[in-house]
Amino acid sequence: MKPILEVQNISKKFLIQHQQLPYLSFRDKLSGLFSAKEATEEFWALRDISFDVQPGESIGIIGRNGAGKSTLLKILSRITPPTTGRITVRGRIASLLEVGTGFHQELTGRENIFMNGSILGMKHAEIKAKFDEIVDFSGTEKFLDTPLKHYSSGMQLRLAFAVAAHLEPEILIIDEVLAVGDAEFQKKCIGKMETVNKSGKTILFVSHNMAAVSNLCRRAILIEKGGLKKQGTVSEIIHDYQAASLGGNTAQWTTSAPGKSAAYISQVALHLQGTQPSHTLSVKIGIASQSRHKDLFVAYDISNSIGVPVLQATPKQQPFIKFSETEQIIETEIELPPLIPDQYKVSVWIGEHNTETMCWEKEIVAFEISESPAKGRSFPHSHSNGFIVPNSRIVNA
Ligand SMILES: Nc1ncnc2c1ncn2[C@@H]1O[C@H](COP(=O)(O)OP(=O)(O)OP(=O)(O)O)[C@@H](O)[C@H]1O
Repeated sequence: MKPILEVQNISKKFLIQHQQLPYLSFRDKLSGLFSAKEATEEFWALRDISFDVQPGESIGIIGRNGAGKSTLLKILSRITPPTTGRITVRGRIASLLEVGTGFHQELTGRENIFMNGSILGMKHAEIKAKFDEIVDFSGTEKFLDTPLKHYSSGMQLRLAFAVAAHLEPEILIIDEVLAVGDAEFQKKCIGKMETVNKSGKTILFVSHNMAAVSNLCRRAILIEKGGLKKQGTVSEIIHDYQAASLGGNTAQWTTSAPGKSAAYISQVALHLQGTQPSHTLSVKIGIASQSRHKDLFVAYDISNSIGVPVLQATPKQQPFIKFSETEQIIETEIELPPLIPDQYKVSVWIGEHNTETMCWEKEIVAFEISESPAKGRSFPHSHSNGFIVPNSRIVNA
């Protein structure tokens, strides 16, 4: 099968203007004898990016701020041309980049739905058939005949996502924008993207929320300083990204799932200390919420590289915290048993009164055990069964 998207040696150069201002007195300025000199600097936001996307794949594009992810998506969506390189697209693309892109502020929600559909190459009747579903998903029914300029950014996002996801593009390109929506809508969007992907459509997804990327995507591409650092399975690329972020077994990033009522995790930091067989994992999470909660509980699930649950850590204090501020940091130390070498992923559950789930972020951060706890003993770890190698001794020798 031919790739639905072929990206060949894409580079993008921007020209950045700098003003070189000599020191000018007020009189100099008035006399106009001297003026600021303009210097132009070339900046390569992307360099020599090549990859193929097969029909039906869902690909995560990850990288630090300023790595070039949005520029790449803009080029793929034909919003901006590459400086050099070639793209071959074999399907209709719908993209959701910065909120508002592709929407007309003076037109109403209804008019924008039809305009976007026709830009996607759909007939009026086709758009009409999807119209109710779009309106229903976006929850903007009341404002359908209001010009878009009066919508909040969250409402614009809802409508834009609904249009992009329901108008049956062959390729759906989504940038970080989902962060604008509340937690409930984000979940709904991820669910919709999964459905779109399952129906055979291709998805390219940029996000800093690793839990969302690993839930949705099988494959990922790591962009670093404008170059394609690596492509591979989503778990492999997330692991590399984390390792590159802070080095070694420390990982940290800010998640982007601000919710209105439920709590969300605003930041995660993880550090692995000690040597085999006694490692301690320190996990620091920031919990943010716009409403007051008390008696919060937290639990950490640790699974291995293929997603098999290995451990659950439930710190003891009860009630756990009385939550009254907008953001609270919780630090937990987990004494790990002697685990076999692998890459482990940590999921975080936060609940109120120990029963109601407030937040459940899957595989939000990862760490790696590289040394075998069975070192010096007879079995190499590759022959071991199970995940834990407990201390054991022969007592009658
Ligand atoms: N129009 C432009 N003119 C000049 N420089 C630009 C322009 N657009 C983007 N850049 C630069 O190109 C680089 C890549 O930007 P881009 O927005 O693609 O990064 P990103 O990986 O999407 O970052 P983030 O995760 O913060 O959204 C940045 O250094 C940015 O400042």
